[in-house]
Amino acid sequence: KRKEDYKLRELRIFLRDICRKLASNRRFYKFTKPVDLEEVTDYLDIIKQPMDLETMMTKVDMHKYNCAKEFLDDIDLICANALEYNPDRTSSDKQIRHEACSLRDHAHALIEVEMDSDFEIECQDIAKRR
Ligand SMILES: COC(=O)[C@H](Cc1ccco1)c1ccncc1
Repeated sequence: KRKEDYKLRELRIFLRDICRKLASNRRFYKFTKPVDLEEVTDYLDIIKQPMDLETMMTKVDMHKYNCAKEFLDDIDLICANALEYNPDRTSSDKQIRHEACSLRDHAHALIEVEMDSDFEIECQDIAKRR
């Protein structure tokens, strides 16, 4: 195990905790599991890269994230997908767009507060080399 492998293990522990906090917030329950493609039959016609918090937890475990920015890129994808698939001025579309923006802002704020900025810079340097 190289020194940087210990840093990435610390990153995974940190990201699992962030993911758990977001997934346990009832405001974000629509984003906790993949959109049901049997229920929403046109979803993949519109959304080319589905994403959700359970999938992100699996990606943490599979060492898919080498820095917090890569994790936040998937959070931003969850939000962008919700805005794209639910664009109408109906109250239900407005509600999920508000929840998506709230998820995005909460995730960025949580990481900003809880993550040491030097640690993220070290992780981004590892990410570049891989
Ligand atoms: C991230 O979740 C979504 O984009 C689905 C799309 C969807 C439309 C119909 C069933 O599901 C959603 C779920 C609940 N309320 C609004 C939209």
